[in-house]
Amino acid sequence: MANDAGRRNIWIANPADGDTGLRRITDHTRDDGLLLADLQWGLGSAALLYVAGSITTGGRAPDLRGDGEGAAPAEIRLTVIESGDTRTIAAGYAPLVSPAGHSIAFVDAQDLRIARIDALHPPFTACSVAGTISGLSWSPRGDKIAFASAHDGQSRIGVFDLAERSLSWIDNDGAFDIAAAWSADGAGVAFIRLLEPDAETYSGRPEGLPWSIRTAGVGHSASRCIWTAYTGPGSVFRSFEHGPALLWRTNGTIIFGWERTGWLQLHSVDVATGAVANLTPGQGEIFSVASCPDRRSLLFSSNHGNLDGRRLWRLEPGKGAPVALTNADAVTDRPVACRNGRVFALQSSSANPLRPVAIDGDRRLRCLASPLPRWLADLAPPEQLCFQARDGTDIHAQLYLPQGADAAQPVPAIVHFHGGPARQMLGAWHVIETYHQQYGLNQLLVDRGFAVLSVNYRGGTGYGLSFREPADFGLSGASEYLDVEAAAHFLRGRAEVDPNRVGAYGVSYGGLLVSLGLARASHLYAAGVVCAGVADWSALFPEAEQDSAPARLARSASPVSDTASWRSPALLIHATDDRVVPLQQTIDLREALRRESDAAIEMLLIEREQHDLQLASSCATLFDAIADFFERKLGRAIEPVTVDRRGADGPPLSEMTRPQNGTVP
Ligand SMILES: CSCC[C@H](NC=O)C(=O)N[C@@H](CO)C(=O)O
Repeated sequence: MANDAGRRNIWIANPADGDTGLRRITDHTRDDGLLLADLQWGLGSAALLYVAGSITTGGRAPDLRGDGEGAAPAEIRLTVIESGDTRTIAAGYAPLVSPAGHSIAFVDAQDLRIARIDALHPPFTACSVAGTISGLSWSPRGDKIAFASAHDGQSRIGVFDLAERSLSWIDNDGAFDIAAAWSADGAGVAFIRLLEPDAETYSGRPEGLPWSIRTAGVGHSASRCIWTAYTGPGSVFRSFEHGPALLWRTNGTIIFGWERTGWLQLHSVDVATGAVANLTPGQGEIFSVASCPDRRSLLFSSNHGNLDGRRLWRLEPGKGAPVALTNADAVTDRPVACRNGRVFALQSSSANPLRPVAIDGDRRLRCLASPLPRWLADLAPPEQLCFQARDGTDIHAQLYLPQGADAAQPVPAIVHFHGGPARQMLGAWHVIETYHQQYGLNQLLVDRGFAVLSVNYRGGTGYGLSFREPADFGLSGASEYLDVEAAAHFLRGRAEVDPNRVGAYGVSYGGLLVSLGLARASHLYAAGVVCAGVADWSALFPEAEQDSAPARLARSASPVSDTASWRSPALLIHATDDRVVPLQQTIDLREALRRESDAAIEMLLIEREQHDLQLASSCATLFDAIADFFERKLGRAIEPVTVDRRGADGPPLSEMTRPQNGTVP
């Protein structure tokens, strides 16, 4: 799937189709926010199945273009490759093609649905459940489907029998059971049991009630525990960024990810004996996992050997160490294995955007995408570096310098903070669309003459458990502010950078960090752009708990508690239909600044857009607004800001500039 200026389409790479072997098989010609997902082969390899549209699960569909049509609700489509004919199979999402390839199981609200791909029979509802359905898994013979249903703070594993048209449940004892996986012979189901919900806490959770792996015989509601995590590191379950949580192998072992060593690494447990082995020891963590069709070997991406990279490996447990399929200098991720042993993946570099590659049995790698425009080769190559926060934490970052930047001509600089926070920016185009966009924006800013420092602050992935789950983090104390401070000090120490012209921008969790920097250290940050940022963590607490100690701590860790010392100009941006970080966060921040600060604040509302911008035109608005703001605020030498926390009477607040396509709240 490729997004070309908002036109998302499906392409097929087939060397028989001519030199590039690329053919577009869908015909979406508008920047209309139509999302595509869950691409799978169907009818052998004669057709492709995918989800088109937005999953709204009961809410209203986004109305991105304001034409009242609303974004298309998610539906499952089938496109015949030869003819390009496309038909809608049914409304729904999360399709999974059966092992024989003629049926799909999928979800529609709280229904598990089944459809024949050859449309010989209309779709039918296998069962309706009270909970949210996830993790569909076909039995190897395609006669049963296992899934998780989460409801009322619990989750349990259901097994639907297609022949009997009956649904049975595996006892969950009030726990949170997820990630069903079948044995190779279809006689058993394995699953993960959590003793507390797998929810993002935004406060660091280095350990908890130990999770476990259990198995149940088909037709039996009882299950048995085959492995339990130790207390301490690894006691909290951590999923991979991409791929199944459990892989039950033909040799009677189950492969899973565990952080016992402080790194998310592949382990195997023997179902019969409970014996456990670490398959990927050493410094590094796993990001994507994919099973090979033989159900013996598997593919994975990790940053072993280069914590700031992504490499592809093949592993056959019991047959020696993992074999590297790609080299360390490119970024390769999201592997897929084919029956003929060929491997496909996505690869990018600092110049080349994400593209599909084929890796043959002899590890020869071929790019499957069209040749790229030559100007991409001129993009600024990153300098991968590390600096320390004042508590001694090592912070990895990429520094991009514009041509000509040197001590004789120091340039303005911008710090970029990613979102998540459990993410990792790399010195290349990113595999996640939001960060692919932000990498592009960083290169645009370098092209406009700014140095850019993209910071992998604590709370992010790639650098181990203790880095991702630090003490006093987020709403429990904002320890990540130490990295905000350190980033500015690092840049101010670089001869190529003008220390009085350091700015920052960030989206979502990254927006929170920018606000912390501007509120607490306007003497370090001369300007900032806060996009869809959190401003007041205490809003996450119900009214009745607003005076509780945790809520008070959350508020003290929030930017709104330090707006009196916010001096530097800022641009606040928010999508008006943001369903992840409410627009109210930015409105409340604006009000607090209006009351307590004399900083010049501008606002831009991006009408009808979502948290992660879906229209290319919205991205262009965002990019232009950010680049324009920094050129206006940092493009010229400015006097340094003194640290004055008394909130001196300053000039009247600048009027909010009329946003390009938004309204002033
Ligand atoms: C309460 S902060 C929420 C931030 C949000 N996290 C998860 O959805 C976030 O950063 N979202 C994107 C960035 O747009 C992400 O990377 O997950």
